[in-house]
Amino acid sequence: MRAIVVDFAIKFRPKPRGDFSPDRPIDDAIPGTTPRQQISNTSVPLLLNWRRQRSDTGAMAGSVDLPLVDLASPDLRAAAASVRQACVEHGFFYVTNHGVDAALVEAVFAESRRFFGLPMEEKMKLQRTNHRGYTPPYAEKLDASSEFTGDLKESFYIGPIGDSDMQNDLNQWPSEERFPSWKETMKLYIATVLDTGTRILSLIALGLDLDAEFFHKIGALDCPSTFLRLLHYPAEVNESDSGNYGASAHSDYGAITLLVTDGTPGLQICREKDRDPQLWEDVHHVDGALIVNIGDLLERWTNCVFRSTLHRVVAVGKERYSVAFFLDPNYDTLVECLESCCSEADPPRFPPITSGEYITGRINSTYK
Ligand SMILES: O=C(O)CCC(=O)C(=O)O
Ligand SMILES: [Fe+2]
Repeated sequence: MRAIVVDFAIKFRPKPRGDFSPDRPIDDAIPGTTPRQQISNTSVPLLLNWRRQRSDTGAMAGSVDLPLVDLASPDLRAAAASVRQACVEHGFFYVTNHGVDAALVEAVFAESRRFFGLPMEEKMKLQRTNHRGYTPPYAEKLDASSEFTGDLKESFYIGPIGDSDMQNDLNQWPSEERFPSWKETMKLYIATVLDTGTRILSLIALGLDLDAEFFHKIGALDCPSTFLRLLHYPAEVNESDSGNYGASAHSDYGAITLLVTDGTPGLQICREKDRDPQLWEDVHHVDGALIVNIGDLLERWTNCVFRSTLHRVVAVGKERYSVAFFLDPNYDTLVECLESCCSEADPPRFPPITSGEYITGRINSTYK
């Protein structure tokens, strides 16, 4: 194949989708362009029900029927084709028969509920350092352009688990006295969901006409950057938070995310990032399924053949818990356009970048 040489200073542009106007200036070099929020200033009573957000902001287009992929399918080629179609059309899909035991998921939620139920001063003892530990409400702003102080959710991050002797482990763990099964539960969940994610990446590789072991072979999974984010969204918010989001609009940064929720609605996706007004669709809960979504690095790798879809969490007047697992390549993996995703007519849209440089930049812009 002929090498495609591109002057990125001139050509580096996120790919337009949908109703994108070619005349609109692109002011954000990071794919996942900034959403335009339409926030009403209507005054609402104290402790408002978040359901108001539905009528106050953006356009809603009902709920979306995401594709569902059976990971136990004996027909790998057919499963890979379904994954590809899901990544091209939605950037989101469900997986069933994923090998993550329901009892393990329940155990993770139980630990998470117990931790978030602690008094704030206790939680703050494990405040986020090295991107590991607790982040209180308002500490994160997933949509950097949002006019609000920060997202309403609180989170807890667990990074890659270190060697067996834990020497390289930068994680913060709640005290074993109070949380005797926390660490083992989280470690088991991370190992299990990593295995599932690795199988999904094989299907993704096959769907891109690559070797099923492609991501292994380039070393992207030698020491993957895995982050588990436990999330808790409050049921009620204060008047000053009117229009604020549980998690504001964003696309995930890395390769793929595997998400479980407690079944409480609130997750919405916007498939056309550049459409104005944006159209948001509810993602409904499928019992026992994991939700998988594509991150920006995979969008870059595939030259926007796959979409890293904008998503957000609005609240529905009910407390909500979820657990997101971000499976990203080792930090030294060079992410450059796959040959099968570019041509002379459709040259690479992004310059090569290491996974670490890209993800660190994105994380840094999320925090004030
Ligand atoms: O809580 C959810 O359903 C989504 C969370 C999310 O998008 C994230 O943590 O990146
Ligand atoms: Fe996300």
